[in-house]
Amino acid sequence: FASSGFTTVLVDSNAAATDKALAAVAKILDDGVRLGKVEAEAAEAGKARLTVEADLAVAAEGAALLVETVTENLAVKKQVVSTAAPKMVPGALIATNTSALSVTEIATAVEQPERVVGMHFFNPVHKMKLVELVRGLATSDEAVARAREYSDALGKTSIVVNEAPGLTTSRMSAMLGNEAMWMLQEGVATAEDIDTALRMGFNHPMGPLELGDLTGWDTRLSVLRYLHSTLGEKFRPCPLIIKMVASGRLGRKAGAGVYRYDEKGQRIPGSGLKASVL
Ligand SMILES: NC(=O)c1ccc[n+]([C@@H]2O[C@H](COP(=O)([O-])OP(=O)(O)OC[C@H]3O[C@@H](n4cnc5c(N)ncnc54)[C@H](O)[C@@H]3O)[C@@H](O)[C@H]2O)c1
Repeated sequence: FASSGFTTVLVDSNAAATDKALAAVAKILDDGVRLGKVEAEAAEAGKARLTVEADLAVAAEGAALLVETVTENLAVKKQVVSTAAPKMVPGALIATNTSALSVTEIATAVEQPERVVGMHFFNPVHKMKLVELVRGLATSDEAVARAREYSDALGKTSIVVNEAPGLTTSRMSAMLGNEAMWMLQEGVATAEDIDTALRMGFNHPMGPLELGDLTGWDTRLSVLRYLHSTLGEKFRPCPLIIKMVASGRLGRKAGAGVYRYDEKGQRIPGSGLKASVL
């Protein structure tokens, strides 16, 4: 937001988090200058538009937009939007970056639920072009249109999703990752070849198994369990994922997932799980 011309205030209950965020944003802009992608002057102007405020009620005073991106917990999110909403300009837009919680439920915490909309960004945010705009039961057409204008101003491409488990992206990604694990479990192909199939055949930047190692199979499993409980049988988690999580093979962060990684975090060639050892 700051590098797109908006006066932006970061709020976090943990001061270390905002310090880290400011440093991360500065590094992204400085790297942009070094790579010739950002003008030095624009980078400095972007940094100058970004400030920190510890008190949410103070930061929200007179604001036109809130992008709530606190911990994925309904009670915490409701508390944050209900604190900010009364301080903002009349008719201000309240957006939530939630990946899986209900926009409809979050909206119940404010007086005008029609101005609450989901704006689901993707990591790393400065590179990823997509924003899923999520329409809750009460969300007005105007709120969706305004969220789209903000997305456009950030140079993003937005899509509109009616609130549904996993939206479009997490639902599709969960299905792909689960199916890849079924294929691995059945011995259809090696882990390396399943990943190569998706990278070379579909131009995916990463295969579903290496992506699962990056995301963490514990996270993957909890998403699948949620989708299974809400959308039904087609999302039943593959037993191999359950086995891997139970044995601590969570992915890169654990040094081993479908693949094994050395102390530097580099994948060990040929280390993909073999059907013969499943
Ligand atoms: N991590 C991702 O890749 C990703 C991608 C898209 C969307 N999201 C969504 O973004 C949100 C945040 O995700 P995350 O991974 O950064 O979570 P996180 O739990 O790692 O970080 C959330 C931050 O919120 C702060 N916080 C908690 N309670 C607060 C409060 N009451 N007031 C102010 N700050 C508070 C915490 O100090 C922390 O810095 C979630 O809703 C998540 O679903 C995350």
